[in-house]
Amino acid sequence: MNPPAPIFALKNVSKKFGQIPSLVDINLEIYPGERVAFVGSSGAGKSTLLSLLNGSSQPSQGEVWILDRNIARLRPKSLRQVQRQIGTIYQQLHLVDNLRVIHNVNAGHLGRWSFWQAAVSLIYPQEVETATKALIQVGIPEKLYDRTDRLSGGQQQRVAIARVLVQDPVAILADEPISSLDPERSREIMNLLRDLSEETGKTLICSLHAIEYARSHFQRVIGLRQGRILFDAPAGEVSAAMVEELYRIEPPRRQGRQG
Ligand SMILES: Nc1ncnc2c1ncn2[C@@H]1O[C@H](COP(=O)(O)OP(=O)(O)OP(=O)(O)O)[C@@H](O)[C@H]1O
Repeated sequence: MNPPAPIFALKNVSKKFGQIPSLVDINLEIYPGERVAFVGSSGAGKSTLLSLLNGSSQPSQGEVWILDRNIARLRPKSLRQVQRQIGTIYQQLHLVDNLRVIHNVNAGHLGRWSFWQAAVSLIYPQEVETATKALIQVGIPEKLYDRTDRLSGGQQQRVAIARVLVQDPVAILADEPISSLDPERSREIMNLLRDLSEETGKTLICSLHAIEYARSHFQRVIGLRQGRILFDAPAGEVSAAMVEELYRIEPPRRQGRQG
């Protein structure tokens, strides 16, 4: 039997902002059902890598393949079709605070719905059953008609996850999903993401600062340092020495020669 095709394949990918390199010569394949954590210090390139994987940005060099399509070669309509298969939970969540939860969850349909269907749904909510099911999956079905800004941070994170679930993508990307949560809420959200990925078979890719969750909740950990892959290893093989090297602080460069 042939091995499954990767969902994501990056071939010699670099990304620059102006002259500053954010990612350098990245080669990477991620397969269906994998749970992968990107770790590394601030500015290592984790968010930039996620933005390449969901097609919201293009590499400066190299090729990004998503679901067997080279995204640089896609027309906008085909690119949108590919992007619909990739659900992203952003650090800032991007929820509309003054709308009821159901409308924020239904935003997961927007790639599929016509303008009119979306407009009607704001008055007569559509696909209530699908939204309820997603909220059951994330543990807050009773919040369906609550205003989103009345929810706690952890509950809002759950709404953002429910929105991705109704989108029904093949892969879920989450950028620092627990950065603003307390330790107990962090544990709940990490458990939820892991369990959803296990139950649905969806690929899960998270950028994380919490190395302990990368080890305990993911099968594979990719360490990024200064835009390069320092290691790409099964979670069980990530050693203390690898982590230390990942976060090592470079001594400041000397200005000119001394003495
Ligand atoms: N839109 C942008 N314009 C200019 N520079 C950018 C942009 N996005 C990212 N960068 C730069 O690219 C580098 C990598 O940033 P990135 O946000 O990917 O890192 P990160 O590992 O996600 O960091 P953090 O953990 O703080 O979110 C940084 O030097 C950053 O300043």
